[in-house]
Amino acid sequence: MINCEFNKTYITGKRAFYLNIKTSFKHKAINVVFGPSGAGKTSLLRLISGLDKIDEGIIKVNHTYWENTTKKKCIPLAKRNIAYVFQDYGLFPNMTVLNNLKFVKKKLNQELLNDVIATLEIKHLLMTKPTELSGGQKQRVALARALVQEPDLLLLDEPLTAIDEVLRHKLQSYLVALQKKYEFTVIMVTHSLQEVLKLAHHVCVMNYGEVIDQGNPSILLDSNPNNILKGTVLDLNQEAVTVLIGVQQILLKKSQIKTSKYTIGDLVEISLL
Ligand SMILES: Nc1ncnc2c1ncn2[C@@H]1O[C@H](COP(=O)(O)OP(=O)(O)OP(=O)(O)O)[C@@H](O)[C@H]1O
Repeated sequence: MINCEFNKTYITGKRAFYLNIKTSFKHKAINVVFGPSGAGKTSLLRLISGLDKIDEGIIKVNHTYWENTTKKKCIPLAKRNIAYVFQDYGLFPNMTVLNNLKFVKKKLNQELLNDVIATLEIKHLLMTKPTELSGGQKQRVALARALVQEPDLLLLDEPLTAIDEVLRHKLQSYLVALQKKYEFTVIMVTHSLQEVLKLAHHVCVMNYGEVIDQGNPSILLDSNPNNILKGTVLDLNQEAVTVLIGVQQILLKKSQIKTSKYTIGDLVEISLL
């Protein structure tokens, strides 16, 4: 179990963004953080990883405090055994793909390495350097490198976005299978409702710097007044409205739009019921 209970304020110029987090994630499970753009999902991952520091509160992983501001306790990033797949991949540019994979750990689990190479379909790329790869290929290599590290915690920030739809569906299934076989604890950020429903054992719904709901992914479909998200109207006709939530276009019934008056381009409140 990973418990997070903390505050953080980010200041950019005259604007402040407040994160007020109270949530928990499941051990040896795929946890998904879902919510619209700007909700604070990436910031939450950065704070859990230790890349950014919380202002006040705790981050507790199983029975160990990674951070506890009252006890002035902070386990440094290097000692957290985390693998983090960033939106910009973070691969070493002058190493081959194979060396990128081998560099992360002294004693690689050969079975896992072979499994990951086959699963993510990167065998033909092993002698290539990251600069020669497409965005989707880089994303697969970054994911492979994170998996072979056998981290206690795997943090994935939209790891499948640059990958085309057919391969994305395949990789989603592979990720589920690999997680089940090797029992990783994953916290993954996504904009995609489809991804939550396909992958998540546990979901945290974020909006405006807070976790507004959490639990089994079915909460996104249940009758729950907290499941109000914001999105931009892209198109509308007499029965349906197409709304952009994050990068995900969703076709909704008019009854799911909770804002009374709106037109194309407006930000509206949406119920996912
Ligand atoms: N280091 C920082 N300094 C200043 N502001 C920051 C910093 N990191 C994040 N923020 C602010 O936090 C807010 C939330 O950003 P964040 O990237 O966490 O959202 P997100 O939900 O991941 O969005 P997206 O889905 O678009 O990636 C933004 O308004 C951003 O300006």
